[in-house]
Amino acid sequence: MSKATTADHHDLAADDALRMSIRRAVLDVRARTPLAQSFTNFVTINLVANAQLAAGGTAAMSYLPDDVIDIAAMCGATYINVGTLLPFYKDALGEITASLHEAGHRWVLDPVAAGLGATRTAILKAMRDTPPSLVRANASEVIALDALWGLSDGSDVTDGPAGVESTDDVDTALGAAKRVAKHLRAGDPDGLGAVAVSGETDLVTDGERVFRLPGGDMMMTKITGAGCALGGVAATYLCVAEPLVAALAASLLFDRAGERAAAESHGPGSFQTEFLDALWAIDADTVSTSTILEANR
Ligand SMILES: Nc1ncnc2c1ncn2[C@@H]1O[C@H](COP(=O)(O)OP(=O)(O)O)[C@@H](O)[C@H]1O
Ligand SMILES: Cc1ncsc1CCOP(=O)(O)O
Ligand SMILES: [Mg+2]
Repeated sequence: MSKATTADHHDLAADDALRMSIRRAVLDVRARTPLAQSFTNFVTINLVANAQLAAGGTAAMSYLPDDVIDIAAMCGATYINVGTLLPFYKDALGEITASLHEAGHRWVLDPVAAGLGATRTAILKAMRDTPPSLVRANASEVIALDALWGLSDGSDVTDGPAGVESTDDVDTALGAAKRVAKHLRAGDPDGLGAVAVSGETDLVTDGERVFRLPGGDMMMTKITGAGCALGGVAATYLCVAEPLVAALAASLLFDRAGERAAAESHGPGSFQTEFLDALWAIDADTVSTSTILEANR
């Protein structure tokens, strides 16, 4: 549980509109099989696609700007993940994100290893003024993105990037997450946006409201790609729901699936298999009745 006590939070009421929207999103994805395309790293690309299918969506993985831009015209959302970089990424991602933003096409960013290396920093900086509507990242990545986009007030103390894993806990990223979410909303066609910070207790915010989602399992950190796949599934939900709902639905689905997989598995190999089965099996009621602790305002 995060450092914030439950005295500072309330669990969303059973009939809260947000819970109903989360349930609707899970049902709609299972019913409509929406396409969210992905420009993502080649370490975890297969798990991203399989997680999107297990959640009820469908997948298309692409890298060439004209192909990504063409597909954007016929898919519900786009996922961009900067985990592995290739020489053409600088030009390709600048062209793609400018085109998506211009078209008002919602996209999700997973800024994997944000702050690590000059090339990744340049690529992420270039996204500042054509931002996504949803950022999914771990705490260190959110803090780094906040700083390299020039939003930070310098108050967040961080251990700095340490590769793809976080060295900061989620609560340390609260200020950064709220500032990034407000920045995303300023760039969204409908003024909507959200940041999903993953960790032992996930944090999701639209810049105003702050939600903490206890649960999941530490075994999710022992397979590569759980975070990447969470970003991909968030894009799947973004096809049918606004960014805050998509961020909550994906984070809650993953937490429930991680718990179920941990109970059924005996190591990372069987965990990943059980995790995909759980993403497939977990129903809308299980997701929407999860504990959702909202920070009192
Ligand atoms: N210690 C933990 N306990 C429970 N769930 C966790 C823990 N750490 C991460 N998770 C879950 O694992 C998934 C991946 O999160 P994370 O490992 O933070 O992403 P990344 O791989 O991008 O760093 C998320 O669904 C998150 O909620
Ligand atoms: C190991 C690695 N290296 C570049 S991308 C990647 C996968 C990161 O996946 P996740 O952020 O989901 O742990
Ligand atoms: Mg990651």
